Amino acid sequence: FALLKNTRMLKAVQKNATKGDPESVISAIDYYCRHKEWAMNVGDEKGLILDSVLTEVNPSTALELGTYCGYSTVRIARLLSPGSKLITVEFNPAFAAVARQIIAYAGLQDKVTLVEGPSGDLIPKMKARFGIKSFDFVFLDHWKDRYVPDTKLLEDCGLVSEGSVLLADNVICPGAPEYLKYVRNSPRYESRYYKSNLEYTKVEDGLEKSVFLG
Ligand SMILES: O=C(NC/C=C/[C@H]1O[C@@H](n2cnc(C(F)(F)F)c2)[C@H](O)[C@@H]1O)c1cc([N+](=O)[O-])cc(O)c1O
Ligand SMILES: [Mg+2]
Repeated sequence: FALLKNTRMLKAVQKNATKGDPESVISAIDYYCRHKEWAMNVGDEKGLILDSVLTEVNPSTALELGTYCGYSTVRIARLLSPGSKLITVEFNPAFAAVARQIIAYAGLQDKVTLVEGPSGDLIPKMKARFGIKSFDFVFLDHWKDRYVPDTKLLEDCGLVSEGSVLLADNVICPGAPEYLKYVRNSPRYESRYYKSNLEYTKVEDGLEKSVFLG
């Protein structure tokens, strides 16, 4: 049952990682998921691509859809410049509870705001609630059938502006075919596919990076 798995993952972090050291939290989770129990973290291989895109964008405001246990939240937050903020959205309160503890264990709680609820309700409230002008970087890793509606919602709410970068996980496996069609056919995006592998496996997967042209 997924929640118990997340609790076992948290225990593995508390046992094997060093408090306040994000790198050790990342490797503790990767070790656990590779050798003990697979889990749907972006993982170490696609994680390196996430790191490189993040370093290139150097966002002052970032959004993550799909916190899960906080693995990619830690990967993103550890690379943010001082004063930059990451908002991460999680639908499942039990997953959110574990993620909060993993983010805190990494010592990154001051850079991260974890918001619980459905993206459809929360995205329209982002400007008012967090004083966000627009997001420089968005990591999509939640339910794959929500990638297109939530991208359209971000556009409609003025939460993406010229130069904003969307990075989507799992565009091949499990797959987000409608999303690929949307960003690749739209004149408002410059899209590029980064070929990789599904976390902790040899199955192909990849990340799609799409720059909003305004
Ligand atoms: O299904 C996958 N991911 C779905 C991820 C779902 C996660 O996103 C949360 N969420 C839902 N809505 C929101 C928001 F933000 F809208 F509120 C957040 C869900 O509660 C869950 O924690 C997946 C599956 C595989 N796989 O190999 O099967 C591999 C992967 O990397 C995956 O990401
Ligand atoms: Mg994923």
